[in-house]
Amino acid sequence: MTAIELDGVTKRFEDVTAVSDLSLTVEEGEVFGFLGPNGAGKSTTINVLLDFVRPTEGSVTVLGHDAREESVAVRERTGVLPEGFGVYDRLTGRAHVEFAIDSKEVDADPDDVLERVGLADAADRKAGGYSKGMRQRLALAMALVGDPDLLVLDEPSSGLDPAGAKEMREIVLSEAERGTTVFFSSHILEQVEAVCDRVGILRGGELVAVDSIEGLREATDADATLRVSVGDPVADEVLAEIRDLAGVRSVDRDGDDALRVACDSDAKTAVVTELEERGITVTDFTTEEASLEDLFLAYTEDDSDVAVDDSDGAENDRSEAAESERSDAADAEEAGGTDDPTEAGTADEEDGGDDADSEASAEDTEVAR
Ligand SMILES: Nc1ncnc2c1ncn2[C@@H]1O[C@H](COP(=O)(O)OP(=O)(O)OP(=O)(O)O)[C@@H](O)[C@H]1O
Repeated sequence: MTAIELDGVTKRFEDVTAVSDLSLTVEEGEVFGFLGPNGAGKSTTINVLLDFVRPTEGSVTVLGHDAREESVAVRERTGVLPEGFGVYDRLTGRAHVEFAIDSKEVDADPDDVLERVGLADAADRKAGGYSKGMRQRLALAMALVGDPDLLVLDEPSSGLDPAGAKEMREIVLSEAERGTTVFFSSHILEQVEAVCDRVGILRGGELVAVDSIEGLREATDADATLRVSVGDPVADEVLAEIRDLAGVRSVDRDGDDALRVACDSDAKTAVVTELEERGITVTDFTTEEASLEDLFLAYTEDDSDVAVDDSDGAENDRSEAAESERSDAADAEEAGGTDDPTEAGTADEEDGGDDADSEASAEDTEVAR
């Protein structure tokens, strides 16, 4: 069965298209990484899945439920680690998890959950004294309460040092081994590479690629970065000739005795032959696999920091609109919005209406969380 199905989803905020005609399927049990530069539309997509934001067009099914009509059922089976989660400094780790247990109205042992994220020994300490990594793991523990079938993690490793990021990765992997579907957004590329079965890359609100890391490598033909060791200095004009060969994308010196040539696989021989014909002794050459970073850039370069603007001068309008929504959200929070960032109940639309008010209310809750 599919865990997530987005079909033709578009989300416009006034004159900004945050997500455009997005169709995507994530299978049950998959660990799916959602990649994209800032402003690509990752959080908006996550918010659409959880019905915090209503799509302008398209349909969304999560765990077999319509995300909009059956959002309560979706949330009951989904654990969420929101971006920028903040702990309650004066509450212990255990109290946080107990809070999540009460909110979700499930029967769970807080110590078991804390054990799963490696916080059993810190259960009685106040979360205000936790490190950043511990706070993130505590947020994850709250998301894990009730053994959700789907985990949605928005930038789970943001701000963590390598050791913290590794811990997070290991927890995600062990949850995936239990059969949980994991959907997480990140721009920490290594994080995605280490844990994901497949990744989707968003750019300007559009999905530009969905594949395994291996598949992406093959599709971009980015696996042929050739490092050529040379016995003689290479003159600028020879470099220019190499650069002009068919299938060669770039040539750079790597110190005095080597070149790095980004090229299609079948151009490698031509590069070496050309160098030898120019009297350069090739002492060695190796092909380096493209890093995920190279792949990411191959799909997203030339991207700007904002989503697609639908009108001239829209960026200012967008900023103002976002600002205004954010202050609305702050008002909503003051007026008694949910305190539990993992508890999605207040975004629920009792009447299921799609009028402007209910849409604004759902979005306010999204920003407020
Ligand atoms: N409530 C809102 N009102 C107006 N514009 C919004 C709102 N939410 C998002 N946007 C715009 O939609 C676009 C996509 O934003 P989104 O937060 O989904 O991107 P992202 O990929 O999650 O970025 P980041 O990695 O920086 O979190 C951006 O241009 C953003 O400014």
